[in-house]
Amino acid sequence: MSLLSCRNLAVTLRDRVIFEEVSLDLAPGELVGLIGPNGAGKTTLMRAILGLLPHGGSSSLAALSPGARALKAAWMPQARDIAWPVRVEDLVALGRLPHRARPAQDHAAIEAALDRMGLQRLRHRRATRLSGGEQARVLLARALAQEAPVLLADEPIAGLDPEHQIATMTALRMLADEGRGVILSLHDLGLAARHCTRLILLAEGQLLADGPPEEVLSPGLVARAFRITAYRADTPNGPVFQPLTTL
Ligand SMILES: Nc1ncnc2c1ncn2[C@@H]1O[C@H](COP(=O)(O)OP(=O)(O)OP(=O)(O)O)[C@@H](O)[C@H]1O
Repeated sequence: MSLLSCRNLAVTLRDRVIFEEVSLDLAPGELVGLIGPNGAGKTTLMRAILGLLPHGGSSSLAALSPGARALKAAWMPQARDIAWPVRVEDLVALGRLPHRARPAQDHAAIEAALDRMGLQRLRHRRATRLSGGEQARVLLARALAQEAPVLLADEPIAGLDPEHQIATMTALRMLADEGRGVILSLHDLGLAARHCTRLILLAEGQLLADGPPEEVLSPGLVARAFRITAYRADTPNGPVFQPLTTL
């Protein structure tokens, strides 16, 4: 079963080809890390998958009506704008909008999202008065409350402290283990290696690699895409990947 299917996706912005011929599927149980250097097109690819910008090729999500898409996929964008001083719990509750008010399920989903992101202590605070990292966790909780089978998150762990980076990756992996499909972009290759079930490497305007983390983070691909060397090891505590030097 596929939760999402894209064929030959291509995006051109201001006459510049950002990427082309990107085909991918997402299955239940997958936590897919979308990696690539700055400007590779990770945000653009996720927006194209969601049908949020003009593209060539096809995406099964983009083909849905807005209402059907909101039930199928949740989206946490990179920009963390919180416009109004609403309470954390009210902002998280906005994730329930596509479900059109089913109070019992709404309550359970909001509580589960607050629990997963460790936000119970902050639930009555005004979201605009939280730190940047706290706001990121609130916005991810809003996406989790949507309880969609697919979650796309653009750099959800950027700016989080180490505890909350690990906790967030663990929560996303748990979502996948429960049968949802998650795609997140991230720059921390160490966390990508440890937590993701699969990595997609976007570079040079194409999908350069797609597979298990140990394959995608090979010395050759890492040198080609990121122009770095790295230390890799399998340890009793799981895989370790540490970028070392620039080339
Ligand atoms: N509206 C736009 N018009 C023209 N070019 C754009 C537009 N939006 C993005 N781009 C360009 O598209 C390319 C890909 O941008 P994108 O934000 O998708 O990259 P990214 O891989 O997410 O980068 P980062 O890791 O820095 O967040 C960049 O070169 C960017 O300058």
